[in-house]
Amino acid sequence: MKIRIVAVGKLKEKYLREGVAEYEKRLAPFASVELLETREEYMAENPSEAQRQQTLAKEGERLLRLVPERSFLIVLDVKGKLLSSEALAKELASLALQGQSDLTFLIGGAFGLSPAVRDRADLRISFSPMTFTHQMVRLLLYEQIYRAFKINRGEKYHW
Ligand SMILES: C[S@@+](CC[C@H](N)C(=O)[O-])C[C@H]1O[C@@H](n2cnc3c(N)ncnc32)[C@H](O)[C@@H]1O
Repeated sequence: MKIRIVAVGKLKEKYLREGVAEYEKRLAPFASVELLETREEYMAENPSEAQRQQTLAKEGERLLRLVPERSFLIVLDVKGKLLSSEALAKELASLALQGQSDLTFLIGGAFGLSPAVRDRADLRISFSPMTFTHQMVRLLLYEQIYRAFKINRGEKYHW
């Protein structure tokens, strides 16, 4: 299965870059994971609601351009469906069984997700009702994808 992660901006912290690099390496035998980064939109310091929505819409358009039409899109959303790691693993296995060979995960930017991104989503998932930085979510996502493969293969790792 081809897996793509679409996200805003480059990882700024070294510890996050190292974490992601480690999980990319671990995932390599199971799946090809492509990371596509868009540039971060500038947001005024105290934006009006209209400015915020406009910036989010622009960011959303840029992100969605990187998602092929045929790709099953899973959007990371604080207000999405709360899934256990086992449930995510099951979802990935079920998509593979259905012949869905292209999967995209999308992480919003610092200010969240545009309505267009939420509308395009085939599934919106939440890691927790708590909000994390979009940069941290990237590392969590790599780890959860890796965990899902280990669960589906019945291999040791998932305690
Ligand atoms: C700083 S958060 C945006 C917060 C914004 N107030 C919102 O509610 O969308 C940046 C991005 O990280 C991801 N994110 C943050 N916390 C998350 C969580 N608990 N579960 C899933 N995704 C999360 C989402 O993609 C979100 O758009």
